[in-house]
Amino acid sequence: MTDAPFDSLTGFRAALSRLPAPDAAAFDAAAARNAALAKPPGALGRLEDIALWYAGWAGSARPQLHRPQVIVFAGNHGVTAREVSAFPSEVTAQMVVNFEAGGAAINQLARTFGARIDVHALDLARPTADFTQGAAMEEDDLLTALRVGWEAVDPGAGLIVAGEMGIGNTTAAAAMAAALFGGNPRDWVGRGTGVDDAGLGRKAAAVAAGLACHRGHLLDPIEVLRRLGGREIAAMAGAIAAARVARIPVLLDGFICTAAAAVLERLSPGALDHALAGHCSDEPGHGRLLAALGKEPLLQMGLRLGEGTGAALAIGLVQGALACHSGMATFDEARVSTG
Ligand SMILES: O=C(O)c1ccc[n+]([C@@H]2O[C@H](COP(=O)([O-])O)[C@@H](O)[C@H]2O)c1
Ligand SMILES: Cc1cc2nc[nH]c2cc1C
Repeated sequence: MTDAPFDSLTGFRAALSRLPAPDAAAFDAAAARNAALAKPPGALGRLEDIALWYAGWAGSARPQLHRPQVIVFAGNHGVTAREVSAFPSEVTAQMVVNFEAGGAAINQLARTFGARIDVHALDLARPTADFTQGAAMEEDDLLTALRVGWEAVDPGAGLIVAGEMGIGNTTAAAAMAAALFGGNPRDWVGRGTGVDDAGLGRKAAAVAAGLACHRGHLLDPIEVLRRLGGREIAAMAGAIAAARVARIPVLLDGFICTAAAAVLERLSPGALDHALAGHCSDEPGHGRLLAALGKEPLLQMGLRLGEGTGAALAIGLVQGALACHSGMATFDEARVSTG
C-alpha cells in the first residue's frame, strides 16, 4: 500500500473503527450465477462458499484470481531466554536469507500457485523484550511494525497471505491467545518447532508469568499485542488490517498468524470478515483459536511450519473455486435439464 493512513496507535484504532462492507450487489449476483450453474445445487460444497465470499470482497460477480501476494514477516523474541524453542534465535535471520534465496517451503508453494512473495525482516538484531519481565515492545516499535505490515500490501493484489518466521513466536502467540480469550496457559501452548515435555512446561510457565506481569493491562487488544506479541506478529496484523480496508480477501495461515488476526477481531468485531482460515495447523492452540473466532479451516494437513505455507496451499482452493464459478456453463448455456 502507499503510506499507512496513521502515524499513531490512536490513528490505527481509528482506521479499524470504520471498515468497508463487502459489495452486496456483487455477492448477490454471484449467488444467482452459482444457482444457475450446471450442477446439482450445493454439489461443489465449500468451493461455492469460497467463490461467493471472494466475489463479495472483490466486487465482481464473476471474478478471476489475479496477483495473489504472499508476505512473510520475520522478528525475534526475547522470551527465547526462557528456553521455549527447540531452535536458537539465529535461525530467524538464517531463514530470511533462505526465503530471499528461494529455498524455503513457502517459496516453492508461492511459485506453485503463481503468487508473488515479499519478505520483510523486522529489526532482527534487536529482539523484543522478554514479556515475562516487561512489555515486549515500546509503542514506537509496535507502530513501526504495524506500518511495515500495512505498507507491504500490494493494493493491486487479489488475495493476501501473511506468513511469519520467528523463533519463540508460538510462546508469544499462546500468551496473546490466553490474554484475548482466557483459559489456562496449558490450553494454548504446544510443541512449536518440537520442544520436549520439559520445554512445554517452560512455555506454559512463561505464558503464566507473562499474564501475571501484565495483569490489569490486557483488556485492550492493542496492549495485548504490544506487551505479549512481537514485531512480525504486529506486522501481520497491519497487513491483514490494510487488506480489510482495501477489501482484499485474505487467507490466514497458522497459529501465530491467527493470533495476530485475533487482535483485529477483538478490536473491531467483523474485522476478519474478509479472511478465511487457510488451514488448521498441528499446534493444538490453533484449532482452539479458530473455534474462538468462529472460523472453519479450509485444510487440515498436519502442517506446523508457519511461513504462510498452509494459507499458500489454500490459494489452490480459491483458484479452483473461482475457475468453477466463473468458467462453468449454466444449465441454459449447456442445455442441461434442470431437476
Ligand atoms: O504456523 C504454525 O501454526 C506454527 C506452528 C509451529 C511452529 N511454527 C513456526 O516455528 C517457529 C516458532 O516455533 P517456536 O518453537 O520457536 O516457538 C516460527 O518460525 C513459526 O513460523 C509455526
Ligand atoms: C528451520 C526452520 C524453518 C522455519 N520456518 C518457519 N519456522 C521455522 C523454524 C525453523 C527451525
